Amino acid sequence: MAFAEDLVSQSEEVALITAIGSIALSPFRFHGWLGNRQTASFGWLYDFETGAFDRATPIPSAFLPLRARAAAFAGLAADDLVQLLVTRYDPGAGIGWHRDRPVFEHVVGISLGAPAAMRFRRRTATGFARHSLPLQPRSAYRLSGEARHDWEHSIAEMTTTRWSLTFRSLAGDPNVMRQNGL
Ligand SMILES: O=C(O)CCC(=O)C(=O)O
Ligand SMILES: [Fe+2]
Repeated sequence: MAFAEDLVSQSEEVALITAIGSIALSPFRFHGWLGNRQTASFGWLYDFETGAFDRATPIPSAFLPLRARAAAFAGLAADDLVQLLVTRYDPGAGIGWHRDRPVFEHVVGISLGAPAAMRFRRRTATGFARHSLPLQPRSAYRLSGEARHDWEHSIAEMTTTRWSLTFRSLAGDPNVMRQNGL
């Protein structure tokens, strides 16, 4: 787990939120359950409803300079970050406990608009070990190692609107992963 405060300047933050405003976001769906958060996937789409994994609309150019910086922060090539998930959490929206899908490897998230707490938990013999890490607007985090693969994370229901841009790399050859139904 690594953090970069102020990966985004205040004027870029405004521009990015404006760019997100021009994207058609839809309520996140999971097996018929409608989440409160609104999302759009670019580059690749993992459909939580069907388990299908496929190419999606290319990442809009408005987000490419940020992708280059996110990749540099994570020690990756910009082209490695082939997926972008755009999320808006309105008041009352959060994200429940999960680990990101194994089709993805590196995860770099950028927070916009409002601070949030990213909570982590991992099962122990007696219950759960827990941590909570603050995510400041304009900061970036990278999930790697144990935080990425062993710990679950979640974000509590927001009281003010927050946006996040999550860039991900693929864990392997997409054709092979699709055949294996990952
Ligand atoms: O909003 C965030 O920064 C986290 C989102 C997240 O955990 C996910 O989409 O997998
Ligand atoms: Fe996640």
